Amino acid sequence: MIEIRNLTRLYDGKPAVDDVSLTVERGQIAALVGTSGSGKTTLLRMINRLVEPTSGQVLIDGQDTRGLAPHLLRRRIGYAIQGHGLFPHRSVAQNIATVPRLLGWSPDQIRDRVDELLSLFQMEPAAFRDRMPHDLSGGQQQRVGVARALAARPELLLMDEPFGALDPVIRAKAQADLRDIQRRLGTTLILVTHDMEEAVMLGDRIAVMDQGRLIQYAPPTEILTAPATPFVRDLIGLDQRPFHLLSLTPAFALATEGHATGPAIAREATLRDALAECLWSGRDALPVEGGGIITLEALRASAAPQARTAE
Ligand SMILES: Nc1ncnc2c1ncn2[C@@H]1O[C@H](COP(=O)(O)OP(=O)(O)OP(=O)(O)O)[C@@H](O)[C@H]1O
Repeated sequence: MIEIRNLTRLYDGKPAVDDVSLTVERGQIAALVGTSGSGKTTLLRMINRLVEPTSGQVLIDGQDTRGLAPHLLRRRIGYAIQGHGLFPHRSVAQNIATVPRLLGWSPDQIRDRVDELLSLFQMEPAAFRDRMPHDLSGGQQQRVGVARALAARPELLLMDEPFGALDPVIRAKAQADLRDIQRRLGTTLILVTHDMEEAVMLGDRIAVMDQGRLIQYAPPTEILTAPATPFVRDLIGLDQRPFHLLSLTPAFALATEGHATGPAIAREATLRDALAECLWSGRDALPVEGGGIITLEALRASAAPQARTAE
């Protein structure tokens, strides 16, 4: 569990981060969102002490990070940034092995871990181990960057706009893979993003920042349906709200008894995908793979839960 208590960082007497407190439970994902310059990166970097706090505390499983040497702290915390930051003259395997080597793992342990992570990220170890970063696509480099951050099984992973440079198709795949891997490994993850869609898709909770202050910290559904301030509402974008809500739920969760014709939608597709399919194919209901149907009426209710409550 990560506890951030009254964390403040001043630059030239002005707060970049202003008295922020929040807790991230073990195995959960917190997504930090906010306008440019709102203090997201500074907050993230205070957690692994790449930036020293002016005041306040960070506790990891109850341990105050001020009592630890910063370089030792950083070996316990994975860190992945936009543009991946791979060492250009080291192979994929050497890049991934960076922290395990610092920690004195044996060559066998390191090789096994590198291969395990490459497989986890769907990169055939024999084909990728010895490649150099410049011989990889942007998406592959990004995956190696995240694999490197996870190599020493950190209890905490910090990510700063990790998918910012990827095109939309690869980005969606990278997000889904990350979610899957994070769930499997049980890693606690704090992620900075500009993209509300990404925050909604990945975050168990979303932290909204403005001018260094934490404005709201809540699960995505609450951020979307009960924004704490007009700033939060504007950040979500009113026109996007129903679609964000629909993208939170998999198709099978809304499946009911009934009959529908035409191609079925995958169980793990989102309700947003289901709505798109209804509109595109002109159907009022879709079969769901494995059983049940989704109706356009149910999709409407899910897209605007407060409208339903108001009735
Ligand atoms: N090293 C520094 N020296 C002086 N001011 C800084 C420094 N680092 C950050 N700041 C200031 O602190 C504020 C918060 O910056 P930060 O990078 O944390 O914001 P951000 O929300 O991550 O922004 P972005 O989304 O644009 O990356 C900004 O006003 C920035 O100019």
